[in-house]
Order: sequence, then C-alpha cells, then structure tokens
Amino acid sequence: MTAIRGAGQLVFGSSSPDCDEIGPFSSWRFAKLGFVSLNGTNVIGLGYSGKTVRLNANVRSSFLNPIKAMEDSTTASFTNTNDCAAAFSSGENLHQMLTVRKSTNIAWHKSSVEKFDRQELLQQKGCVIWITGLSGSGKSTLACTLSRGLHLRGKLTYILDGDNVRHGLNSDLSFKVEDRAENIRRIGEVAKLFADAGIICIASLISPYRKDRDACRALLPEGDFIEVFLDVPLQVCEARDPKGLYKLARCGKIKGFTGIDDPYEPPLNCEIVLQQKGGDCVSPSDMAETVISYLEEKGYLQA
Ligand SMILES: Nc1ncnc2c1ncn2[C@@H]1O[C@H](COP(=O)(O)OS(=O)(=O)O)[C@@H](OP(=O)(O)O)[C@H]1O
Ligand SMILES: Nc1ncnc2c1ncn2[C@@H]1O[C@H](COP(=O)(O)OP(=O)(O)O)[C@@H](O)[C@H]1O
Repeated sequence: MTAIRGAGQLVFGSSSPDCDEIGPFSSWRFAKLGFVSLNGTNVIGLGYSGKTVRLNANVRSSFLNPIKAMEDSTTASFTNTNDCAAAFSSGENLHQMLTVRKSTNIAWHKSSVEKFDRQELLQQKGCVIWITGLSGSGKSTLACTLSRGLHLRGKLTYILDGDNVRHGLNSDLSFKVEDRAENIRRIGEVAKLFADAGIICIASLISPYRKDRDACRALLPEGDFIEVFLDVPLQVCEARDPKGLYKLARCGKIKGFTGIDDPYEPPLNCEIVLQQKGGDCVSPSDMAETVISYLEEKGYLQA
C-alpha cells in the first residue's frame, strides 16, 4: 500500500493510477452535459458536437453571479430563456436541453446565523466529499466507514448515496445520460446545502461524467469539494457483483450499465485516488483513514 501526494492530489493504493476510460464507449466524444447559467437562468446544458461547454464560476455567490457558459473562449450569455432556447436549438447535434430555471421575481434572504456560526458550533468546516467510481467499487462501503470514523471523532456527517437518493428525491430519474446529469445536479445542490449547514457531506454515486462532477465542484467554494476516485478495475467490480447487476447487464437484461455498455470517465485531477488493484486489498478503514488525514491536514476537522 502506498500513499503518493502529488500536486493537490493524493493517490493511495496498491498500484499506479490508471486513467483510461472504461467501457466500450471509451473512445467516443460524448455530448458534454453540465449546468449552465444564463443571466440568472440556470440551465443544464450541453456542448455541441465536439465542442465543450466549460464552466466559469464565482463559487461563493453563484446565486448572485451565475455560472457563465463558455464555449471555447467565448462566453455565452443570454438575456432570457427564449434567446437561450434559440441558441441551443440552432446548434448542430443538439441532443437535449434539460432544465430551465422557471422561478422569477425571487430574492435571496440572508440569515443572522451564517455558515461561520454553524461551523463554530460544530467545530468543523462544512465540505463535500464526492466519492465516484464504478458500481461495486466500494463507494457505499467507504462512505459508511468514513462517516463512522468521523462520527467517532465527534464530527457531524451526512451521506448522500446515489442508490438511496434514487429511492426518494430522484426516484423520477432513469440512467439515461440526461437523467444521470440531473441526478448528479440535484445531489450536488443538496450536498452544497449540507456543506453550508457546516456538515461534512459524503456524496457517493457513480457520477460517470467528468462534466457533471465538475459542475458540482463549481457550486462550492474553492477546496470544499473533495473528489475521491475509487479506482477499482471493472473486472474486480464485476467479480464482486453484490447485487447481480453486472450479470444482468452482461446478458442484456439491463441496458446502459456503467462500464458494460455505458461509459465511465475517471477523474483527471481529483484530490484523492484510492486504488484497488491486483491481489493487494486496501481495507475500507484504511481508505477512510486516508480521507480523514486529508481532511485533518486541510483544516476541515476544526472550525
Ligand atoms: N444502468 C445502470 N448503471 C449503473 N448503475 C445502475 C444502473 N441501473 C441500476 N443501477 C444501480 O444504481 C446505482 C447507481 O446510481 P447512481 O445514482 O450512483 O448513478 S449515477 O451517478 O446517476 O450514474 C448503482 O449502485 P452502486 O452499485 O452502489 O453504484 C446500481 O446499483
Ligand atoms: N475495500 C474493499 N475491499 C474489498 N471489498 C470491498 C471493499 N469495499 C467494498 N467491498 C465490497 O465490494 C462490494 C461492493 O461494495 P459497495 O460499497 O456496495 O460498492 P458501490 O457502492 O460502489 O456499489 C461489497 O460486497 C463490499 O463488501
């Protein structure tokens, strides 16, 4: 087991990082999904063929200074949803426009009790630990072990597990690319609220697209989104197959299963990589300790 600390990234595990995309779609250029804000109108948008909509966010006050959609180096800016719709529909290979913000005439109400006060009370800093990886990579196990470890240290956590949230808030969403994007967007927004409450929010979901994860990162202040990649090879996940889903996917009974006939894009520059390769098995508690050490070092376990 090794822990390698690079520029802002912690790699921990039994082998070297493998950043290849997983699955038969790995060489595709997918339409890029993300959250695009258009002069106060938040839209989950997409890139046109081969072009990427990039996010440029003022993360501390995103409700006042919305995220701007940038295509290449040009900022896309729209004054109303009609302009936006026209712009999107005129693009070639338009796949889908997902959610247009419909709330108007709304104002932000400040409270006399702020994040700072809540953090003082809790003696910790609110943040989001975003665990991404294939089904069966150990996300839920790590989330629970981490939550327990922090709880024992007197720290308040809350887990947002993809599977669990899909039982309620996100029960209307499928595993189509745009529904996954909406699933991740909603969980990102909820996680942001938890972090604002001063809580260490642990989000564990496949979140297979970089763009969706990056859009969630852009919702939070610098440093408060800690992306943890469970780098476990497909073969290992498939051998585990605790729910029998890989077996169903292999025989075509589940379509669009991540890693089988749906893509997974590994993070390129996340904060922590936890590797599980070859015969060496890193235990969930060792993995959790790595994350806790990171939080300690970055000052999240004190106000
Ligand atoms: N098509 C397909 N692809 C991937 N996963 C599938 C699919 N259908 C059902 N499941 C089950 O749903 C869990 C993943 O939900 P997530 O919300 O984490 O997925 S995503 O982030 O929206 O991609 C995932 O749970 P985990 O195994 O805990 O990852 C699966 O149990
Ligand atoms: N670090 C680990 N080493 C070995 N097995 C693990 C580890 N973490 C999880 N597992 C096992 O792998 C399977 C999938 O774990 P789970 O947490 O449900 O993954 P995910 O939430 O990513 O689908 C479970 O059977 C679990 O016991």
